[in-house]
Amino acid sequence: MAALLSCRVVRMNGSWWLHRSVAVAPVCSRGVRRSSSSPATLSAVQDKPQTMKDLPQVSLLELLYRLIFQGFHNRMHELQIYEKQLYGPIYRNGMKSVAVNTPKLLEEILRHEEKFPCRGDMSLWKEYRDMRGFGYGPFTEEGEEWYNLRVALNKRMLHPKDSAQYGGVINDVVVDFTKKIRYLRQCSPTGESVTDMANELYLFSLEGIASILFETRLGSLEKEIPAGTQEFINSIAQMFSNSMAVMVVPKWGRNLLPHWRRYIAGWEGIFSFAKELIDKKMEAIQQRIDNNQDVEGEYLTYLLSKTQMSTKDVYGSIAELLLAGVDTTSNTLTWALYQLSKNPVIQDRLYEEVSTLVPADRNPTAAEVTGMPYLKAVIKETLRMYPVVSMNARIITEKSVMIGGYHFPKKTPFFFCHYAISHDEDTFPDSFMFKPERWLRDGRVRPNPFGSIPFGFGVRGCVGRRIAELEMYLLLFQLIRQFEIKPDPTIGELKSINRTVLIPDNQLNLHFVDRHCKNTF
Ligand code: HEM
Repeated sequence: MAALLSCRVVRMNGSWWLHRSVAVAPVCSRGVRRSSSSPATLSAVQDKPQTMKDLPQVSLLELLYRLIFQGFHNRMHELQIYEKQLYGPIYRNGMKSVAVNTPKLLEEILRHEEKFPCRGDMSLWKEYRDMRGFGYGPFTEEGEEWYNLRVALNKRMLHPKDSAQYGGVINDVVVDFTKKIRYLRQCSPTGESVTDMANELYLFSLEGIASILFETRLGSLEKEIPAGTQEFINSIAQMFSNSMAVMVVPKWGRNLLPHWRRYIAGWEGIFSFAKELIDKKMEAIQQRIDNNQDVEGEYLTYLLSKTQMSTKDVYGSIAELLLAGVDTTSNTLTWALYQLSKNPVIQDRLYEEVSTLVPADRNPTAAEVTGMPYLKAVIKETLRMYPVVSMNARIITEKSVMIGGYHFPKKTPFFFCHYAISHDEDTFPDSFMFKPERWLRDGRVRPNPFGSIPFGFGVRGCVGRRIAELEMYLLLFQLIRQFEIKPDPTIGELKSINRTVLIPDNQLNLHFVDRHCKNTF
């Protein structure tokens, strides 16, 4: 209870906020409107049992006001902190869900995790698959079908030992990326600067995940990106950018506005790209079988030849893996480079580690990078400050639960405010400061593990986690070994905005000063 009443001033994004958990009017730079419903009081919290009705509640109108008039529509992650100040650690959020924003409450809910965890309604994604007869992937599937799918998809991907086998493939992509960075900086007026790093890292992530999933290179890091690859990139953007409108417009209005048509065209582009590559792989496998040759290969070959998955399910799953594996990894790398460029002392310490633990004349192995404590701490801290997936959800379907002293019936949707949780000042003092040291196992007290779970939790957690980590470690290793990375003085502070994942509100340009490492390929 003492924790619920804690109160102090914290600095956030340049403004001072009064950080209190219960029943307070916050002081902040945005002119807060008080909620019409009153937050939980101390006596109410003590009078048990309490139900959902006793929780502070945001009305739909208040939510819309905040999104539209207070400008939170693309800063939903900041809204989590704003509402935490208004309503405390647990409240009804105007979207029929119960929002929680402390590590302790998050842990309480996740301890009730079921055999087939449910994140919520994915009917909008399902609709396209149903229209075209494609199977559901890991995001869209539910229940026992989802479980069986994950059993197949997890193999060769989820375990660190499995992902280590992709070290060579990812290193090849990393080498091409560093070559491209060298080329781009040479073309720049100063001979050192590279503009729009987020775009370059997007192409890196796409090439990396595609080379694992399809066992082939797409050419995204070439000077001229192949037309099909560019169309695929555009299709992802089109699908995401029309999603919000499609969600709010009722079905009868779909033909009146252009969004539904564009949304479906986006999915068409994504699936036809994946389908073409999968079909090619199936032909190659068939040829080998016809010639009595062994069928060997990595991920896609394994799914097609060693599992019971039907072709339509492979289409569904590969398309979703591809989608999930690009924006997440690329944006995390963008934030990591941004923070390293602004924090030379941290960058020096990282350089010290990467330049001493692996001989300069060769690439690191997967085992070597995953054994580097500071490199791992840099990524962990990046994901804490910028959890690319800043919100998540669970519905406990089978039983009623007690959370934070409140009783909830089964099927209650819980909304996880991961951004607010990983900026919880009790768990992460100076939470808006980049401090990789927090994560070192050097005798200091480690933060509550539920304070930052950027890859989610349990059996429904991120299937690509190990691959993503490996990609990020290998790329950061190589960039920091070869270059001192400095900020572009013309670019100011970058803030995060929410476009399904957390992205920078402005272009990131960086200077890459050559360290003249022996191994520049
Ligand atoms: C920095 C990189 C990444 C982050 C931070 C991230 C984060 C997440 C999170 C938070 C979830 C939800 C987990 C939950 O509900 O408990 C998730 C699910 C998922 N991720 Fe990732 N992810 C990343 C990279 C990737 C990559 C590279 C792939 C593909 C290889 C991938 C594939 C998936 C899939 C398929 C799911 C759905 C799993 C399911 O519902 O069973 N992710 N990810």
